[in-house]
Amino acid sequence: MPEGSKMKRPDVKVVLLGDMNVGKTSLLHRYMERKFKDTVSTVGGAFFLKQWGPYNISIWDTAGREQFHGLGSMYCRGAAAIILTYDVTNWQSLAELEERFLSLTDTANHDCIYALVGNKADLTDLKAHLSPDSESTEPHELSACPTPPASPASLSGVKKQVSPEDAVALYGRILRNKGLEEADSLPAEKMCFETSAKTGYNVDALFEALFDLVLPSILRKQNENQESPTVDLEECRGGHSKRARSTCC
Ligand SMILES: Nc1nc2c(ncn2[C@@H]2O[C@H](COP(=O)(O)OP(=O)(O)OP(=O)(O)O)[C@@H](O)[C@H]2O)c(=O)[nH]1
Ligand SMILES: [Mg+2]
Repeated sequence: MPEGSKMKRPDVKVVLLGDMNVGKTSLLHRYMERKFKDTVSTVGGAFFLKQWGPYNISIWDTAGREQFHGLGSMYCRGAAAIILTYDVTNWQSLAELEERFLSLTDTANHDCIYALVGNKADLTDLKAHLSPDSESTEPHELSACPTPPASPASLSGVKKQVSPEDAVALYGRILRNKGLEEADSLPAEKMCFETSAKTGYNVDALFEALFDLVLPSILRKQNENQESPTVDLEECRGGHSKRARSTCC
């Protein structure tokens, strides 16, 4: 838990969802602590608080294990953004998002933003494998190498099972599931990411893009909170004229 988190009140909530082992906890560690470290499978859920300019953003890590499935919709309640995470080397982890996790997001805000994140890209893509953020990648690996290095897939022996096009197609189905028009929603190219918690590839870009996109949600919530002690009596009676201030109705 970050320092000071007990005192600060979150302005907005972002939730990570996805199957076990896809790297949700590792993505959060990478972003919050700037490292890739050993994880244990998450039990229940945990949250981190991120200061973003003047705002406090709570980022919730959830358990992907089936036994905790029932908790998912509780964690999604009131979320302004949900990061649906899969593993690019595991097709089933993408399928699970649609089959098991999407229904949990019905408790999120009506204007919730959805991002689709394919993690472990370092195992299949050279640019993610050699991300400049990587702690494991020494600078000389690139410069001293006379021929281009072998692709990560051939190094790791792991095949990419999910293409960016598969993710874009799922993003379209998510919008339809939510009754949203593609034309009125954030475009798939902006909301589908491939990341590596291991090397740091695209991790900051993911979280920071989302934080920018949830700002309107924060401002709306703040407006609602300011307006909540007032009741428009004229409106209650169907009138249109001046606002009346009242604490009871
Ligand atoms: N190569 C590689 N391994 C990763 C990456 N992210 C996570 N892992 C590994 O994948 C395993 C699972 O990572 P976690 O972050 O614990 O996965 P999780 O989604 O939080 O899993 P649950 O808590 O069980 O839902 C660990 O062994 C990580 O080291 C990544 O970007 N690249
Ligand atoms: Mg976890």
